[in-house]
Amino acid sequence: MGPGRTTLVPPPGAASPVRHPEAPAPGTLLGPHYDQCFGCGEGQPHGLHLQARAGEGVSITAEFTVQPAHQGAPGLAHGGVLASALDETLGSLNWLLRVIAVTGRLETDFVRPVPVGATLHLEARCMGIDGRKIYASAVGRIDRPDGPVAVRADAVFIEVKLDHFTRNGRPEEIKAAMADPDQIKVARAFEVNP
Ligand SMILES: CCCCC/C=C\C/C=C\C/C=C\C/C=C\CCCC(=O)SCCNC(=O)CCNC(=O)[C@H](O)C(C)(C)COP(=O)(O)OP(=O)(O)OC[C@H]1O[C@@H](n2cnc3c(N)ncnc32)[C@H](O)[C@@H]1OP(=O)(O)O
Repeated sequence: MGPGRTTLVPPPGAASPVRHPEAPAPGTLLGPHYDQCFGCGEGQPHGLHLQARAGEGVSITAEFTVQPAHQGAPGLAHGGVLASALDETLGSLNWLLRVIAVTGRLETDFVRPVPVGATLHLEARCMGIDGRKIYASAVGRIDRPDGPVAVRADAVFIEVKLDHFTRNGRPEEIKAAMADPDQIKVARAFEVNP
């Protein structure tokens, strides 16, 4: 049993998630965490351009409209793209916890096919925290916040420091990111202020 087989349910004794006192107010559009991000980057022509908003407590809502570039079968979204949209929405919980965490494990249920042109209304919630492990779940509904459920996911994110990116990313993109004042602002927001 490696870490990949870890349960996706918070263990007994996991802490309840706490919204950071400086988290963006409910309803705030979060904006991209990285301009070139496949999930949310505005400068990423191949991306999902997913827009996430802070919800109540430690929750996020997000929308993503399936484009022709996202097809798996004729007129239908690719499952990996839908998993990406769930991953991005879950990852956006970072903003409310003010913790940097990367996806360790993501399990997706595909419940209904999602046509091109449909807007997926996503909602993610943090379910518990155990040390560096952040447990979270998400759901995506078709065309309306109360529309039919198309996808669900359960995930474990693992807390990392900022140097996870600077140590592992390709140097040219890291250099460009560190020269971008907007990116520095995002990184600052996540610096640990004890
Ligand atoms: C200058 C540029 C700055 C740019 C960024 C700035 C700020 C960004 C901040 C926020 C962003 C906001 C929103 C983000 C939105 C969406 C992002 C989408 C998210 C992604 O798309 S992100 C990409 C995919 N993701 C990866 O690329 C991870 C690759 N991977 C690794 O980098 C390592 O694998 C790592 C770090 C995960 C762990 O490595 P490690 O050595 O640090 O930790 P270790 O192994 O000690 O585990 C510690 C405890 O976690 C448990 N654990 C470990 N791995 C597990 C697993 N897979 N499943 C379940 N549990 C697991 C262990 O069981 C142990 O648990 P226990 O403590 O109980 O024993």
